[in-house]
Amino acid sequence: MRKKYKFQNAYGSYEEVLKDPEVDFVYISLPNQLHFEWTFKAMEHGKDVLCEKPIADTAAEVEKLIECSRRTGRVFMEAFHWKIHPAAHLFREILESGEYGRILKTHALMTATPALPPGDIRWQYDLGGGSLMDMTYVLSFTRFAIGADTPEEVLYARARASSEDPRVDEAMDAALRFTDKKGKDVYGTIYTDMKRAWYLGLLPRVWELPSINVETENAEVFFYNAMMPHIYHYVEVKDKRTGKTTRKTAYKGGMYWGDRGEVWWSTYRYQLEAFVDKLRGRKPAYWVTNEDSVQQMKTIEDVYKSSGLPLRPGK
Ligand SMILES: NC(=O)C1=CN([C@@H]2O[C@H](COP(=O)(O)OP(=O)(O)OC[C@H]3O[C@@H](n4cnc5c(N)ncnc54)[C@H](OP(=O)(O)O)[C@@H]3O)[C@@H](O)[C@H]2O)C=CC1
Ligand SMILES: O=C1OC[C@@H](O)[C@H](O)[C@H]1O
Repeated sequence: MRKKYKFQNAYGSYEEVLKDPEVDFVYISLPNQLHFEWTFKAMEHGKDVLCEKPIADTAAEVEKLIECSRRTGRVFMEAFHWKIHPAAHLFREILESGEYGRILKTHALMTATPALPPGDIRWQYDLGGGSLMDMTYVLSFTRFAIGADTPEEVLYARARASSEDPRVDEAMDAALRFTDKKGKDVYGTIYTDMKRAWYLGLLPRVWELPSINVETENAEVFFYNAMMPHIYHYVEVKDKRTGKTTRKTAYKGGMYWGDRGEVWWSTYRYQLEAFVDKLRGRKPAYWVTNEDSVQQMKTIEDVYKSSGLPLRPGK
């Protein structure tokens, strides 16, 4: 394997990676249930960590990671790569410009069509599976758009349970009430589905990319393909007052990256640049804070609790 892929080193276990003094930081892309354990162990071994989403199974686990980070002096970040891309910043700039009034409601969705294959980690409760866990981007889009930490309440959360395991949400449909920075109500609906029905039973909905629509007082703002904007995206603004529709894109630059970046940089490249900047003591253009990860995880918990499904087991 090492020779085939020309890796400098290969290891027999994750422990061995952590014990190698040559390793500065690790990227963790294990099943969700293992994120907490290995992020914790990595920091204990003096490594900084970039870990996939969701960073843990519960908010309490994220709090423990924060405590570990403070004690060890190591950094960890939840890999919400989409937030670090200039397209996300364009979206935010439009919403925060004040030109379209305040946000009234949002709708975010992420679906899998064709369905995720049987046996996939996302179907396994003990590994932190479930559509809301995997497609947690929808809550991330919503919280980012509104600029809110956690919802005031979950108005409803309806899970469609997997036929294999009633604890696993094959799909989740929920409505949440947030308050904006001025204390006004904003309503957010989300939909996740790991087994999305085909259009008219005939066509996989390949066009249904993870996206968010925001209704403000004066406009509808639609961010298409918010999760992987480097492949294709647009931010469309339909002005309710004039009936005019405009579309914008951003593959580089913007309010956080300025002159830095290339149009071909993926969300992952932007993420890595920010991460390495942080490790080298430079100010990252954008950073997913640990506190934000706690709020994100609390929001996931709120939705699960309201749906009647159990929280994922954690470590
Ligand atoms: N940012 C992004 O774009 C993406 C993020 N993700 C995230 O990455 C994580 C992993 O997803 P994905 O790569 O699709 O998962 P896979 O099932 O493809 O890979 C999981 C990996 O974890 C290892 N592993 C260790 N312990 C276990 C265990 N008990 N059961 C199963 N696998 C184990 C597997 O090892 P082995 O090979 O030895 O079996 C494998 O390398 C998830 O948190 C997911 O949310 C996933 C896809 C895209
Ligand atoms: O993070 C992710 O990004 C790509 C998706 O297809 C996947 O299910 C998810 O884990």
